[in-house]
Amino acid sequence: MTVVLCTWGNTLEGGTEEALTLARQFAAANGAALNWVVIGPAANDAAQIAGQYGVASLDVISDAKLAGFGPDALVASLAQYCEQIKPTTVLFNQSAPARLIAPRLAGRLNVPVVMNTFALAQAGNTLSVTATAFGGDTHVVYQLAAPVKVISVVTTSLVAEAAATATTPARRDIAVDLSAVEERFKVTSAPRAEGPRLEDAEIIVSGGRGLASAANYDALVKPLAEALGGMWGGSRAIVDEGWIDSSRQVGLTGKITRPGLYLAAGISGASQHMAGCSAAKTIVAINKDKDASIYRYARYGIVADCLDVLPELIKAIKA
Ligand SMILES: Cc1cc2nc3c(=O)[nH]c(=O)nc-3n(C[C@H](O)[C@H](O)[C@H](O)COP(=O)(O)OP(=O)(O)OC[C@H]3O[C@@H](n4cnc5c(N)ncnc54)[C@H](O)[C@@H]3O)c2cc1C
Repeated sequence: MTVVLCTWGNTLEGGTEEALTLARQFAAANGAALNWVVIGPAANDAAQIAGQYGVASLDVISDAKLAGFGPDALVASLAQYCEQIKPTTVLFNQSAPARLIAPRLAGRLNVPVVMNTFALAQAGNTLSVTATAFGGDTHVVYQLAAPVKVISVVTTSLVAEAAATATTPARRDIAVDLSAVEERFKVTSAPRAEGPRLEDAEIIVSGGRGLASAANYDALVKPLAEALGGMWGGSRAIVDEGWIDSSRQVGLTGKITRPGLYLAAGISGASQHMAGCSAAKTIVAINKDKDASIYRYARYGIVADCLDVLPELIKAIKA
């Protein structure tokens, strides 16, 4: 049995260490080796932490066709890697691109795939995979008997934990042939991605429909985020209203964040929103409805009108 975590990019995505932790614990419980296949410059960052997380082999794929991390080249590389190494469990840290690549890799390998996974247990030949379903409203356990499975892991509820004993991973360069691969779809307008990423922010001030207007959002959420040295984000409801760009959306179909502080103003706390922020160390909620779902997650809550509270917070922080 071989367990492999698949990663690519210029740097490591948030949640990588949590995914490595789950991969190592699963591999160790089954007496299996943990391989980490990394495509692109992120291999340098991976080399820094692979030993701490008990990786046995750091497998690096480089090819000029992988420079833009196009999905066709990524899927082809990973499929060729799987043909060479023959892993039994192929894991992904469920970033937005992984949502695209994991199912396509499973299709290419003709094996089952489970997305939104947060726990794995092997019993005999059966792998039990626990995943969220219906946008995080419930859990489902899949029992897979196939010899090879692709599993995409949501890391928000996982905690990174280095191995008790560090390893010295072997580094292998894996050759792939991408000469026949042409990206079938070219991105002609990429979403704006200048500056720091919401996924990496230590402080996020987020607004929801409770702010009542884009003007209130601009006047209250953005200045508070700036005063705190953080970033501003929001719920899908206000992205749909056109108040903010979709690159700022937090949640299941937006950004998965894990800040130290997440301040949610006028946000109800729907499970699809919380999927993107429940890993925050501290959630502070401002909602005028004392029964709002957000209070199930918040460490501190202010049951009040956010249009009254936010100006006071801005004043206090500036002072
Ligand atoms: C498949 C799917 C995927 C989804 N993905 C996402 C996602 O990625 N991210 C996301 O956010 N949502 C997502 N949603 C939508 C999600 O279900 C909610 O509809 C959305 O999060 C609600 O946004 P909201 O909390 O801003 O608005 P509302 O649900 O309208 O809540 C507004 C809140 O503000 C409070 N409020 C009103 N006025 C004030 C005031 N003056 N002061 C203080 N509080 C006030 C209200 O009490 C209420 O709790 C998804 C839904 C589906 C079905």
